Amino acid sequence: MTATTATTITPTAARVVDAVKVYGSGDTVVRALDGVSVDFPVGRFTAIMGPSGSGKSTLMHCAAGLDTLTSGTAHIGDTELSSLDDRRLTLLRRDRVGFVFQAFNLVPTLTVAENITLPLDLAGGKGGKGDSGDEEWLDALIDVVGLRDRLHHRPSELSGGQQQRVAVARAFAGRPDIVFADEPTGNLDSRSGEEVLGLLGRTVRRTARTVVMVTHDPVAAAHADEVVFLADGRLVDRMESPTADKVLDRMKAFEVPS
Ligand SMILES: Nc1ncnc2c1ncn2[C@@H]1O[C@H](COP(=O)(O)OP(=O)(O)OP(=O)(O)O)[C@@H](O)[C@H]1O
Repeated sequence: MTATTATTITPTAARVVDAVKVYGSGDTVVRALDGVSVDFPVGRFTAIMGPSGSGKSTLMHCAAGLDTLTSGTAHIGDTELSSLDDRRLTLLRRDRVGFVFQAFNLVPTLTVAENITLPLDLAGGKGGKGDSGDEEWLDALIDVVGLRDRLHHRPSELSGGQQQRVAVARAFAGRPDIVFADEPTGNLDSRSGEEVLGLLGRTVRRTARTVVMVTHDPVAAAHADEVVFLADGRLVDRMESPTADKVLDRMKAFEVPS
């Protein structure tokens, strides 16, 4: 059906609607997501917070097309992920989504520059990208992440914070619609963590990209434009312009024994 409506829709980089994810069966069944609807607007940095086991990673994995929902829908831009076969889903993840994980996942034998451009090199001539437009983008990105003087080093010659900055640059290299970051500062000391978080925020602001970050850390969440809170697989709150204290207070409410 192609009926048009007059409704103006705020552009979203990704969203899930009525998302349910059930693991296991019988006595061991877990409803990791229990009817979550949330959108991640274009050009925003959103943090997902909640107690351990509340469904943060599951939400991120399903929103990013790394895992499938039991029911409900997940969308990247206007593309509904369950409508794609495996090949098209792989291409969508490669061309439109970037990832930053807790472990930096850099290739040790490649230089910083080679690690950053790896997704583009793997994609080869993927149509519209991989051309000179990328040169300017990559050049700007290298400045944003502050790695110009390290481009020919190997990952082992860098600090943890620098390695994660390379991973951030790599995630943005293909100009994805959205970057998902899963505990990106989990392996870093607080100073390096601050650098990487500042970098994520700057990249969102300077390049109008979208970032969704799962974190346990209220200080990390305070770098986001908005925090969404999960509890028991449900979306229970959203907070604009978070501060670490406000996020911590909100998290404390989850600790009250039921
Ligand atoms: N592959 C799986 N098989 C079975 N249960 C799973 C699986 N993955 C997650 N779960 C369960 O789903 C629930 C939500 O898990 P999830 O990892 O999304 O939570 P989380 O909020 O990211 O937790 P944490 O903060 O501890 O990483 C938990 O009860 C978890 O045990």
